[in-house]
Parts: sequence; C-alpha cells; structure tokens
Amino acid sequence: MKIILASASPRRKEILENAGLKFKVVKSDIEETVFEDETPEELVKRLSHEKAAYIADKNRAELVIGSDTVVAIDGKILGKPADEKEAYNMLKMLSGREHYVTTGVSMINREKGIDVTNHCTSSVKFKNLSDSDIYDYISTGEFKDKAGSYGIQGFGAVLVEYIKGDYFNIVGFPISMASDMMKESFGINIFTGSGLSE
Ligand SMILES: Cc1cn([C@H]2C[C@H](O)[C@@H](COP(=O)(O)OP(=O)(O)OP(=O)(O)O)O2)c(=O)[nH]c1=O
Repeated sequence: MKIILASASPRRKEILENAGLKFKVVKSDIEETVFEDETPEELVKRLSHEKAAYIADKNRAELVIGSDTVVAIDGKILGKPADEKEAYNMLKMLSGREHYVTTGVSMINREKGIDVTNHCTSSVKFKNLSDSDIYDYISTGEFKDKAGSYGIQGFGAVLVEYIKGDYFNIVGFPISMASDMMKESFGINIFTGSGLSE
C-alpha cells in the first residue's frame, strides 16, 4: 500500500521521513472551522478526518494520512494566530503556565474500507515571559503558521520550562501513536517496511 500525507506542514513531512517512510504529499484544501462547544479532542479528530477524507475520496487505493494540532488553555482553543497582535495575546496567556497540545491523526483507505482516527495530548509549561521576551520571540517570525503561536522545534524551545508526553505530538505529528495505528489497522511495520509498496 502506498502512503499519501494530506498536509502542507513541512514538520509533518519531516517527522514521517525521519521514520523511514516513503510517501507523496498532497495538500488538503478544507475549511478549518471551529464549532461552538467543541473540545480540543473533538476538533482535531474532526479536522484530521476531514483532511484525510478529502484526499482519500480521490485516491482510493492509497493509505491517506491527515492530521491537525491545537493548543488549549483554560478551556480555550488556540489555533494559528492571524497576526502579531494575536500572537502576543496567545504567548501572554501561555506565559508561566501549563497548557495542552492535542494532535489528531486519521488514516483512511477507501478500497479496503479502513477509516481510523486517534488523538494524542502532551502538556507544555512555559517560563514566565516578560513583554520584551514575547516581542523578541515575535520578531523572529516563527509564530506564523503555528498553533499557539510558537514552534518548540525552533526558538520556541527557549520559552519552555518542561514538557510532559510526546515531543513529536507538540511539533505536529505523534509518530509513535501513528506507527501503532499503521500496525494495528493496516499491518504496516515501520521498522521493516512490510505492508508498504514502493
Ligand atoms: C505547538 C506547535 C505547533 N506547530 C505547528 C504544527 C502544525 O503544522 C501547526 C498547526 O496547524 P495545523 O492546522 O494542524 O496544520 P497545518 O495547517 O500546518 O498543515 P496541514 O493542515 O496542511 O496538515 O502548528 C509547530 O510546528 N510547533 C509547535 O511547537
């Protein structure tokens, strides 16, 4: 079975490549709306499924993988910031506190009728950040396109006091959980490559 990653995220591509997987990347053009009263788990599972389903409908023989990541604090869901002001507000909210990062992963193969979705949550505690720390971080531009306005894999590492849970989940793709899903639902072994075709 061949794999398609339904994602425009360079981080997701890199994490899957580092696990030795060969795959095609196709961006999934779905509208990322948030419904009222939706929990982070419900939201990421719905969006990762929508992303995968959109591509799987047109590529029925392939295993299509979709994913979505959000940050949550005090029952509020933080997606990607629209601008620097929103990034400042998010980072101010996260300063000195622990928050959750939740990623959904969906895997669909239409031909075999397999359709599975799971989620993974990690916590991240930020140091106390002064306004000048926040402005300096924003000036790196790294906040753009990142849920919660930071990237732990870059300068964002400096903002962190500790993490609990899977690091790769925070970066946007929980490869350990995903490899379990591949094994259980598709018989794919990441180490040996069995279950995969060139
Ligand atoms: C918290 C955090 C998020 N992120 C990124 C991961 C995701 O790419 C992004 C959240 O946006 P998503 O909407 O999950 O993904 P995306 O739009 O980048 O890609 P696609 O929908 O095409 O798959 O935030 C980091 O890179 N580092 C971090 O530390």
